[in-house]
Amino acid sequence: MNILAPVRRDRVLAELPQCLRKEAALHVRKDFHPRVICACQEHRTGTVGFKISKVIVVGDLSVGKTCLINRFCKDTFDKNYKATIGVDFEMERFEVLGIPFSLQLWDTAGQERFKCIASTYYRGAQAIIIVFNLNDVASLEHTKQWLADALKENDPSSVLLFLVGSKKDLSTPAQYVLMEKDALKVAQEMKAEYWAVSSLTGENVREFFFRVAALTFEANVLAELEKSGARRIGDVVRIHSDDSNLYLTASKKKPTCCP
Ligand SMILES: Nc1nc2c(ncn2[C@@H]2O[C@H](COP(=O)(O)OP(=O)(O)OP(=O)(O)O)[C@@H](O)[C@H]2O)c(=O)[nH]1
Ligand SMILES: [Mg+2]
Repeated sequence: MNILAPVRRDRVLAELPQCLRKEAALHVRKDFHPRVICACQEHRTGTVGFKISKVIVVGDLSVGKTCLINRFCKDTFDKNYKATIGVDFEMERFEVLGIPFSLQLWDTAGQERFKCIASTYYRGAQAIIIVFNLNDVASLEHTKQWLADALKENDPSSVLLFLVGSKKDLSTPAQYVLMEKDALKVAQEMKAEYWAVSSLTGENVREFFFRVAALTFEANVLAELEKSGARRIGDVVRIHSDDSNLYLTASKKKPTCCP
């Protein structure tokens, strides 16, 4: 018996949400990986339907991490700054391709004096969201350090990275274009998917979190399939062999000896 209440109707994903910019995307496929679609139809997703995936949100103080999470989870926006002390978290339930899937969003403190507490919660993340302020170039430069710190506690080869520019409502179109150029470069260097959002207006917030949920789900199912079936002769899962995967094909090509 399912004792959980049904997932909210606006958290149901039947299709793969698309990336914002093809130049800095984790992959550019139009749909979920065919193996994932097939596994979901046959309910062969292993523990994925029961698992809670951890996502950590890091970045400089006051870039808007808490507001971003609150806009998505509670549809609220607070114009007054209240620093996060240590960490906070929100749980968000989705249904992806008919399978229940939950994201635990860890909102960490950007203030230096709380960083020590916050970093103890970095471990075990499936996705890392690095936020910077689109109107503050220093916050973009600092994203590399935030990433380095977060990766110390996680496996860089399996974690999904997202670079998110916040407060888009405060940039003029011309300012935005300039900042986006730099941000795309940083995203490509760190192999992260780039997004630009505004928590004040809500622009791209829902689209962004749906993309995070979808890609985290997809990666989890592929990992489960690899664990359970990849070793069977004639049923080898080629997770990294898709040409539409920008970063993996660009720099992490598998040796040709792999079947
Ligand atoms: N105009 C505008 N202001 C924003 C936006 N997002 C956040 N802010 C404001 O920026 C300030 C900081 O936002 P927070 O979300 O608290 O920042 P934070 O990154 O969580 O900060 P720490 O918890 O200290 O790390 C607040 O005054 C927000 O109202 C946005 O999209 N647009
Ligand atoms: Mg905060």
